[in-house]
Amino acid sequence: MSSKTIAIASDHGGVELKAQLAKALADWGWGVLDLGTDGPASVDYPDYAAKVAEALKAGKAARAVLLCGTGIGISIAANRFRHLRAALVHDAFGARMCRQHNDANVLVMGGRTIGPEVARDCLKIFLETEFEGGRHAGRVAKFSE
Ligand SMILES: O=C[C@H](O)[C@H](O)[C@H](O)COP(=O)(O)O
Repeated sequence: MSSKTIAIASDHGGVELKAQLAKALADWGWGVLDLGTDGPASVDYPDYAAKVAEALKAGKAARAVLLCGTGIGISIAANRFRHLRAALVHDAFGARMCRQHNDANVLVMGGRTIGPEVARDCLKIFLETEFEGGRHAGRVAKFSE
């Protein structure tokens, strides 16, 4: 597994935030696997959730970031893949809890609903917070039953 690489992808609704977060990841020393989209042209967010699912399955990245306009559609799409635990996050508390309690491996945010500074904070917390295990481990295991 590329433990120092983070995959990132978005539709057109998240493409500006994607560029900002990709830069933050690089500034923090992470490898960045940018799976698109690359511009403002309208695309379909399920295709980008699928790209991230494939990259994580292949071990090309440790975790991932997905963005669309609200984060809603792409998180629904991502959670269709059994190996993804995608958490739609709006604030630092959610970013921390999705790691500590849910062992989320995909951080999802909305390019039209969150500012870049808050999104950067969420991303940093997501990357630096460990899963607590314990009582949460059995619950997370039930996702796969
Ligand atoms: O949940 C879906 C996302 O927010 C999409 O980014 C959004 O639906 C795209 O909308 P539009 O095609 O109007 O830009």
